[in-house]
Amino acid sequence: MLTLSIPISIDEAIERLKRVPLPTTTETIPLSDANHRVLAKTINAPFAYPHFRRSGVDGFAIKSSDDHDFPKKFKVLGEIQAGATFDRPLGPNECARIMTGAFVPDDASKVIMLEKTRTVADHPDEVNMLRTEKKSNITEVGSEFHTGDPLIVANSELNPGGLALLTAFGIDKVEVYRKPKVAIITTGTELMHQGDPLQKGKIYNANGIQIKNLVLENGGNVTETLQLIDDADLLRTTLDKAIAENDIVITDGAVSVGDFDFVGDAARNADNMLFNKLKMRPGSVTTAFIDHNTLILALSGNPGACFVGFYLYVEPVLRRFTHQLSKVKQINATLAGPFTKTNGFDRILRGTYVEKGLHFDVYPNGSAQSGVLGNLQTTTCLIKIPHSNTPIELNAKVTAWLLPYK
Ligand SMILES: Nc1nc2c(c(=O)[nH]1)N[C@H]1C(S)=C(S)[C@@H](COP(=O)(O)OP(=O)(O)OC[C@H]3O[C@@H](n4cnc5c(N)ncnc54)[C@H](O)[C@@H]3O)O[C@H]1N2
Ligand code: MOO
Repeated sequence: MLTLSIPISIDEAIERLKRVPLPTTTETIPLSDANHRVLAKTINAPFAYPHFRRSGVDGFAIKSSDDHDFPKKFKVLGEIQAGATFDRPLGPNECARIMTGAFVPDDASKVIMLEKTRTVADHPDEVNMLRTEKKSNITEVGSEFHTGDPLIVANSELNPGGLALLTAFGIDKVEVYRKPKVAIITTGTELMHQGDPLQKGKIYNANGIQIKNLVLENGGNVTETLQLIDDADLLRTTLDKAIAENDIVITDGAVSVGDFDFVGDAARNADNMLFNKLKMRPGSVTTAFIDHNTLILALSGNPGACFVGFYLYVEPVLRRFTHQLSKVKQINATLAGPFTKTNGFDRILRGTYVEKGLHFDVYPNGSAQSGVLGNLQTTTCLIKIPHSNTPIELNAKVTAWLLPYK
C-alpha cells in the first residue's frame, strides 16, 4: 500500500489509473441508441449490397441486343419506380422507363439517361433514344459488399455514417462495450439545492451538475447524483452502497485534511489507495482508491480544481471503460500569453488555444485559482506550467491538453 500523503506527479497519477483493471463487459442495444458506442464484435454483411441490380439514373432500360445504331425509336413497356420490380421480358426495340434507385429488369444491360432521349409526339408509349451510354448506369449486385464482407470492425466507435451503413443492412441491434455505472456524490453542509433561497455561508452545488454532465458526455451512465451534508456515518453508508452498485464512484469535496473531510478517511481505509496527494495545483487533493473492486475518484470541492481533475484523471478512465480513446488530446504548445506566478507544484491553467497550422498557441484564460469558476464556460484547453522558482517565460514550450469542444 502506498504511504499516505506522499505527493506524486501528474504523469505518475495518470499511469497508476491506466493500470487499474476495468471490466470488459458488453451489451446489445438498439442501433438507434448506438451513436458513439464502441462495437465489441466485427459486423459482416448479411447480404450482398446492393442486393438487386439498381439503376443509377432516371432513364430507359434497354437490352444489350438493342444497344446499337442510335438514334432509334423504342417502345416503352412500362415504368419502374424505385421500390417496384418488373418481370416483363423486353423484346427487340422495347425498353422500360426507370427511375434512379429502381430495380433493373434482369434482361436489361444498360440505362440510357433521360437527357439522351426525346418523347415521340402523340405516342406516349414510344421514345426516341438519341445515343447510347459509355457506362451501363447499373450498380451490379454485390458491387459494394459481398455477403460476409466486414462492414465495421470490432473496437470502432460508431458514428452517424456507421449507423447509416448498418441500417442499410437491416441491422437494428449491436453488441457494444457497456457504459460504466457511475454514482456521483457531492459533499458539504454548505451546499444548497437549486431553488433554495440564498443563505449566508452557503453555496449552490455547482459541481454536481458539472460532474454529471461531464460524465454523461464522456460515455458514463450516471446512476445517481447525491448531495450529502458533512456527516461521517452518512458518507460511509452512502459510499458503501454506491461502491456496491456501481463501477465507478466520483466524489466531490471533503477530501482534504479538514475536520469534515470524510472522503479522505474513506480513502485511507480503502483496499487499495492509488494516490491522495498530487504535485499539482489546482487539485492537489485529488485522490483515487479502489474498494471492493470499485474505483473511487475523489475530486476537489473547489470548482476549478474539480474541472481540471475531471479532464486529467476521470475522462481517460471513462473512455477506457467503453473502449474509446480519450478525447482530451495532449499536445506541445507555445505559451502565447503571460503567466507570472511561480509554483512549488506544477500548475494547470485553464486556457484557450489558437491552432496555427501544425502548431498551437495557448493563452491563460483568467485566474488559475482553485475556487474560481468564472472561466469554466470559456476554457478550451488546460496548460501545464512546470514547478519553478522563477516565472515561466513568454513563448515557452509547454504541454497542453485540448478539451473536446471549442
Ligand atoms: N489545512 C489545509 N487546508 C486545505 C488544504 C491543505 O492541504 N491543508 N488544501 C486546500 C486545497 S489545495 C483545496 S483544493 C481544498 C480542497 O478541499 P476539498 O476537496 O476537501 O473540498 P471542500 O473542503 O469540501 O471544499 C473546498 C471548497 O469548494 C467548495 N465546494 C465544495 N463542494 C462544492 C460544490 N459541489 N459546488 C461548488 N463548490 C463546492 C467548498 O464550499 C469550499 O469552498 O482544501 C484546501 N484546504
Ligand atoms: O487542491 Mo487545491 O485545488 O491544489 O488548490
